[in-house]
Amino acid sequence: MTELLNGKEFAKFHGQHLQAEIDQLKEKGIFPHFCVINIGDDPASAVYVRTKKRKAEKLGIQQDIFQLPSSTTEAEVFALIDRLNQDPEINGIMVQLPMPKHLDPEKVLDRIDPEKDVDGLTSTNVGRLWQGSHFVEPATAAGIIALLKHYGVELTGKNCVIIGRSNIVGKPLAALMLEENATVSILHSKTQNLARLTKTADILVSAVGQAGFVTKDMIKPGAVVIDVGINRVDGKLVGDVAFDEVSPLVKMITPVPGGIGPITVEFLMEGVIKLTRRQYGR
Ligand SMILES: Nc1nc2c(c(=O)[nH]1)N[C@@H](CN(C=O)c1ccc(C(=O)N[C@@H](CCC(=O)O)C(=O)O)cc1)CN2
Repeated sequence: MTELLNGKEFAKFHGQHLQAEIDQLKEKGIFPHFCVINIGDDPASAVYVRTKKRKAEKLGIQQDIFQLPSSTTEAEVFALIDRLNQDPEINGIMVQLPMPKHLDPEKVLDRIDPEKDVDGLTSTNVGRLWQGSHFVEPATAAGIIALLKHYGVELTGKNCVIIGRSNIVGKPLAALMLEENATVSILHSKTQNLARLTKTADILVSAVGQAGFVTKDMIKPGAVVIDVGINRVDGKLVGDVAFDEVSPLVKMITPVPGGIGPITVEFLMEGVIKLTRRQYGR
């Protein structure tokens, strides 16, 4: 029987721990406060920023959203980030991705003070991640590891195959899976004969952004499948995995919606708490 890895439920469960941590901080007079910078008018980003706002409000985390026009220059974003970096009231900063094409995401993200980098995407924090000395991790990757542990999926010695080499999901997830003693492969658009490799996966993660990309002929029976894709097809949200044909073959699988998306928001909030605690030495 296939088990559904329910991200919504897990986020709710994890949220209780987060709430307890926030309450403890508040008792000590510490009120976590973070900022989201959203540049441009990407419709999906607008949804995600609203989701974060709702989640932060529910947990009692203070949040400011800076909505900037698509014409925003690099100098203007830098000026805003510099101001937030210097503001002692602000514990965390994140810039919503994707950003308009004329901006270089690596340069913009790197302007954030690593101590306030909720996404863990500054070059300093990426270096720390690969060295094993990290204190904040990209939320989707951290959430996937926590979800697997929550459902009792052992990573030590397992073959983990990740499709997608993005800085935000594929690469950090590979680092965290390695830390859990898994054997990790990252596949991408230039990988030859993808199915030959995906069929070796005990744990298969797809972060491609293409509906129906992972089909039943790419699966090792009994695998655990994590679908990070969020694609809109005829007004419906679907993942990368052809769910109906893949799910009967596997041991566990995440749904879309209600899988990795809600966990990402949850772990962004955890990032804010981790940074706040660190800043106050708690
Ligand atoms: N700076 C960042 N930018 C982006 C990140 C990130 O972690 N940091 N991740 C994604 C967007 N994202 C959060 O920012 C996010 C993605 C998905 C969801 C979510 O709840 N999805 C729901 C469906 C919601 C819908 O589209 O209707 C689900 O999967 O069930 C929330 C946040 C890219 N950018």
